[in-house]
Amino acid sequence: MAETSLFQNALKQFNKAADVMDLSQSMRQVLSFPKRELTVNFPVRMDNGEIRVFTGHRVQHNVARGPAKGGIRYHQNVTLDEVKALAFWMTWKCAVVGIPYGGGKGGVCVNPQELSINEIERLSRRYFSEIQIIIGEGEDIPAPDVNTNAQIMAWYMDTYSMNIGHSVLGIVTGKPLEIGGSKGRTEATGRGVRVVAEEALRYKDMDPKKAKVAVQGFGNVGSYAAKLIAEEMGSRVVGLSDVSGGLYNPDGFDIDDLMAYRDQNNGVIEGYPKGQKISNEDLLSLDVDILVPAALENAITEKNARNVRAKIVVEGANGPMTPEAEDMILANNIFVVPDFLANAGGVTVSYFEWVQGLQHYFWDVEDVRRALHKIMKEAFGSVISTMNKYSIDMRTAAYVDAIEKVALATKLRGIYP
Ligand SMILES: NC(=O)C1=CN([C@@H]2O[C@H](COP(=O)(O)OP(=O)(O)OC[C@H]3O[C@@H](n4cnc5c(N)ncnc54)[C@H](OP(=O)(O)O)[C@@H]3O)[C@@H](O)[C@H]2O)C=CC1
Ligand SMILES: O=C(O)CCC(=O)C(=O)O
Repeated sequence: MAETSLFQNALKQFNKAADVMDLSQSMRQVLSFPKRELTVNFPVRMDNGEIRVFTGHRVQHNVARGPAKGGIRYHQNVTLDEVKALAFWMTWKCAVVGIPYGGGKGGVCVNPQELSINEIERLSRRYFSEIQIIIGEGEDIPAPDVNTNAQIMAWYMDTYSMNIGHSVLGIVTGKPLEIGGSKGRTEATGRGVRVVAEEALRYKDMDPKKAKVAVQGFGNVGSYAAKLIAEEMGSRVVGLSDVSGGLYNPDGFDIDDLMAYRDQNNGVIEGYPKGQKISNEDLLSLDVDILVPAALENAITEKNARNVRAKIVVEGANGPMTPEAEDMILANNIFVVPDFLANAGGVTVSYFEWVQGLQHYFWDVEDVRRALHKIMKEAFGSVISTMNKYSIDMRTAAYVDAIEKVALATKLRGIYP
């Protein structure tokens, strides 16, 4: 059976909201197509002297509200369809939190675990040079995503700056602090997840101190979400997982200890002694108050949706739930805080980093955190109002809020569909 297209799934979500808003057919068309799709095939010299050709993509979905913005991922399953869906979600993410960007995303089809650090550097520099024809600090600003990090952003920034002839801080975000990164960017997506998790509990009249939480994925998003939910909200994180499998501890994990273990253990939590080993499927069905899928897309499908027992799902990952799975989840009265709202903290602090880079003036971490908290809380509140106004689910409400802004920008700029 053919794999369901992620982009088609994203369009289903969009059309559900467009129906609620009675959006014109012409505006639907304008907002459904990516503006630009670039595919590059490029050679990289391996450490053993062989040449391998890799395929990468950069998609700019919409730039009505500002330059395209979105991360770049390295993963063996990257496809153009996936990158289109991720760029599409970036448009709505930037709009729902009100930052002046459109949506973009990039990816290279590679398993970075199979490459040495020098091979990853050569691949990163070559890929960035190849996509440079559509990148610019006022055109399209990449950032980290799955399997990319501050070091890779530094190589991108250096490659672009060498090609242009001077340093350009605003060309990427998620850079190391020493070369124009922002304080608070590394934790930002997890911090945003923590803010909306608390707001969701408050909305549901539940006490954060009594809440039990499970988090799928222990990378950038999952680990910081778990840490901040435990440390700042006082909730108990009882279940965690990564690609190696899951762990359960009814007393709650010490997240700093687990992060330190992961960092000394080839990046995986497998073998951590203070928890019972469970599978990733077991993790999704734990009896918890909040489940945070923070790994990859399509973690929750119609095959396992009925096993989810959490009262609230806060989507840390992009697209962790198929539309069919969501219908089942909503039918079971589970409250879903949708991905492009829940994980917007990362791009929000990326925006702060970009602004700081353009101004060459850098903020204290407290200012970053305060500004992020305010934006996430207000966006959550606005989407809740839309949800209640139309009696719709929260994802559809988030689309309605975001589509209104992008459609208005499109009209103001002179397209009248
Ligand atoms: N980084 C950011 O700022 C943002 C990221 N996102 C989204 O959040 C998600 C995670 O991204 P990020 O944390 O950056 O990526 P990372 O690469 O840092 O982490 C991904 C994590 O998911 C784990 N994982 C991969 N496959 C599975 C699986 N099948 N089951 C369980 N765990 C798995 C990985 O395990 P292992 O390491 O063992 O392979 C790793 O712990 C993605 O959907 C991304 O697009 C959204 C907004 C911003
Ligand atoms: O920080 C950014 O610009 C975007 C991060 C990202 O790729 C995402 O939010 O999915």
